[in-house]
Amino acid sequence: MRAIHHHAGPRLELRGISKAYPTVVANDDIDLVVMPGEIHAVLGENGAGKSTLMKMIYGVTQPTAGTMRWEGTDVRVTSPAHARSLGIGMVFQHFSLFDTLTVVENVALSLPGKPDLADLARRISAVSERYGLPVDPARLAYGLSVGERQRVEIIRCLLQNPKLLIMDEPTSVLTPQAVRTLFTTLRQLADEGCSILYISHKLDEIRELCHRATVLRAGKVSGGCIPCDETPASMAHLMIGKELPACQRGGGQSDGEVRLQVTRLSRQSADPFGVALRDVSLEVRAGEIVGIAGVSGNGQQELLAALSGETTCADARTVRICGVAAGRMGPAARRRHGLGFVPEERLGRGAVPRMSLAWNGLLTAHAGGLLRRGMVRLGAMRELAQRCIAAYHVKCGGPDAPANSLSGGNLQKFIVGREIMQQPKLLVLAQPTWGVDVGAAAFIRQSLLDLRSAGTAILVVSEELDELFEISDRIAVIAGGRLSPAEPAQDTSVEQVGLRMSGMWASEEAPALPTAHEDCHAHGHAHCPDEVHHAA
Ligand SMILES: Nc1ncnc2c1ncn2[C@@H]1O[C@H](COP(=O)(O)OP(=O)(O)OP(=O)(O)O)[C@@H](O)[C@H]1O
Repeated sequence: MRAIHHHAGPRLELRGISKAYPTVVANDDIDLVVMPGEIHAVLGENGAGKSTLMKMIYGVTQPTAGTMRWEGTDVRVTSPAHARSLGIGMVFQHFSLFDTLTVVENVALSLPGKPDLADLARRISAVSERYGLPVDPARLAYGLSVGERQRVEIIRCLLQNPKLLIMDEPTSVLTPQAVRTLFTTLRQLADEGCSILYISHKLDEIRELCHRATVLRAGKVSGGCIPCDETPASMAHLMIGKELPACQRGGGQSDGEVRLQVTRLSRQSADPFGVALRDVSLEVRAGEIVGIAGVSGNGQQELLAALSGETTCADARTVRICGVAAGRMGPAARRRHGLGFVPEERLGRGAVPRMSLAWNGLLTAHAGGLLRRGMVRLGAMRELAQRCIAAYHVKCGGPDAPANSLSGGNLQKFIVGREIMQQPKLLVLAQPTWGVDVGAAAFIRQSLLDLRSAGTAILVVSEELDELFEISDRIAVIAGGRLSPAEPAQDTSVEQVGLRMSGMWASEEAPALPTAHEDCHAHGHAHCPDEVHHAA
């Protein structure tokens, strides 16, 4: 247990903080006071200015006006290292790990001096165990899933014994059980005197965890509240200024044609520490949404790569897209056969950071008439980006804005919107509303429901159980590289699925792995037409 020296006044005081970017005033005259031991939420729609404010407190960027007091003294935080020396730690929404380094090497980079790696690995394991954040210090960051990366970031902060911990959407990829553990951790830290600034779009979590909340709208403080006196609906109202629309499910179809068929997919992960997929079979039909729940790092990355075409299968028939044996096709060929795909990582895989939105739209929409005789139709390209920006209320500087100038949630809205608007026959999405505010998340979920009612087959891989239950017709669980059968959503419960996510199903009910020999014969593959040649 650690003790924090108590300064009687506020730990942090911001007065009149502003930040102007060339096209937008991201923060406008913001006042904020955080007391020792206080868990303070910052709420607001995508693009309201939350991350910008946090980045200034952490010294990533400097305000264009205003003052910051730290434990009663005026400071200008000039860099993250400076912030850390004051006792400020931050867990980012976009992670900042170096792929070619191990977990322990990555953590060492943010610590002063040259820590002994073996000793540091032991400290990481201790924190990881104490706070229920499993991660292997010896692994390369390259192979870590999004959830695992987030755990590393949290551990990295906790190792520095911060007096103020900034958490930018820390629970977006954690299981309900892991969220419980994290909250216990955060309450314990607060009891020890640590202040916490907590950004989240999950209003029920804010209600449960935070002592006070400040609401931002369009860069300004628009109000504040005591979360436990509010309901999620009243907080949503504070944030967006109106009521949230209720979701219209409409009817799913259970007898549409099979648009995605995965047959006994087994494969080693390309990453030596990754999760091997073991005998995964799955069907998604036209007019239904199938949800795959699971704790990040249980084979989702490997499954998504096998579906998108980023990795290929030895046997083309292992993955069928709209009836075509697509297992050996690359991503572009699969798109031509009707696949739409939203990857887990927004920047890097979902979008090229420095490219404009218009050009980013072209990357996956080129089948939809944007190319003519090998030439890009620039007008059509901008028009598609413009329609997507309008339909999904993407706050940005227009089609020519570079992807990396958008707030996290707005970029996500653009990437998901782009895929939905192309009305693919089959749409595979990872974490469709990650980092998206409640209003926009409701809109994306409704768009997915409408798309499925119009006949698209949809597969959603997500760790958000509530969301999966809201939109899925059937739900499967992935654990340890195995996939459970997909059950009708109404026949199962959040609790059951949560238990299976923590591996109950994998250890207790899974059948033994078939041998390669059985694999070939079990489904009479010899009778399937071989479409490999068309794929090339
Ligand atoms: N480097 C930048 N250059 C130009 N504009 C930027 C830059 N960073 C942020 N912005 C703009 O500042 C505004 C606030 O963005 P910020 O990331 O702070 O929002 P946020 O409230 O954290 O949103 P989200 O919930 O989506 O993460 C947005 O309009 C965004 O486009």
